[in-house]
Amino acid sequence: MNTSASCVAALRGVCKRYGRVEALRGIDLDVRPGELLAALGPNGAGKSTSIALLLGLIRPDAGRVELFGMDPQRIEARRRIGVMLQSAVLPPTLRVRELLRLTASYYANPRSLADSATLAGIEDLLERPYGKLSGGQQRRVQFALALCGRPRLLFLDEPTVGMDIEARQRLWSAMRALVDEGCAVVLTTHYLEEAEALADRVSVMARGRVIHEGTVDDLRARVDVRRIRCVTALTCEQVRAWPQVSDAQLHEGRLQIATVDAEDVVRRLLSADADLAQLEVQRAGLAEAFTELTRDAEAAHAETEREVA
Ligand SMILES: Nc1ncnc2c1ncn2[C@@H]1O[C@H](COP(=O)(O)OP(=O)(O)OP(=O)(O)O)[C@@H](O)[C@H]1O
Repeated sequence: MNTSASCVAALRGVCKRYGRVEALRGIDLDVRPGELLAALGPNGAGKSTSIALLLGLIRPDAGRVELFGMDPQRIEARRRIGVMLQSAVLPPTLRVRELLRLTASYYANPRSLADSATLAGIEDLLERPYGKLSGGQQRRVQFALALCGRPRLLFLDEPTVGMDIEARQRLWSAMRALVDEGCAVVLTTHYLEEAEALADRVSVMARGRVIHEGTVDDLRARVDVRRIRCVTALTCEQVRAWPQVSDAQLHEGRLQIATVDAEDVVRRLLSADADLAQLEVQRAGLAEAFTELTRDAEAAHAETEREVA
């Protein structure tokens, strides 16, 4: 039964346990046609479990999982997806060209080999045995394999880990090109600048729950944090101890401070260091918003644990 006609994939009230670990505690997630949805969250939040459910690799303990309105184990649903997981094991002796040909042969209307290679930036790797490639090159080949079947929905689980800056930028533009063609993408990443640059929507998970869902701007607006940068003789530890400061880090010789009360912190900085220089105040990026949200979720969780105990 198709209860989510406007979604290409959906989780509805899904719970999943691994023994005593409650990996998902009633998750709802929609993936809409042609959108790039970034699933974000700290380690162990439940992102990979959600993807494994949508791929039909594991079954939920409760709730419903749909892929194109069907059970994700149905072959008609699986033929419409492309997948790049964190742990891909491929035959090391096959050449990249052979791997691409073989994978494309599973699909009714695959891309040409040349198109797939160009999109993934692997034109110069086609004759190389897969096992002899570097980690970053293997990731690019895995991306080519994921997109070669012209999927309507692409799952990319931390796709740019181990890639150099140029390869990462190239993969970003390939993702944009696929979304422009109407392909929906579910992206999990710990690189928040990646989500900031690419995502139409983000779903932030923590401890098996969705704690925020919306556009990148919605997420930024949820937290009233601003970022202050300056060159100062004050140390991170000193500034971090101030009550209005939620974080302070030294980055390339400049102190970076996150705070909800920028004016007050600036006044305090100027009075504490007469030689303070290169002062800048900016609104929060996704990284600060994410840190605040997940910190709140952790605090709420710790509170619940205390009440139960
Ligand atoms: N096969 C498994 N057996 C036991 N526990 C598991 C298994 N897979 C995941 N878990 C646990 O379920 C929870 C959610 O894990 P999951 O891999 O979905 O998180 P994640 O958000 O993808 O994390 P990461 O960012 O580290 O990849 C974690 O507590 C994890 O230890």
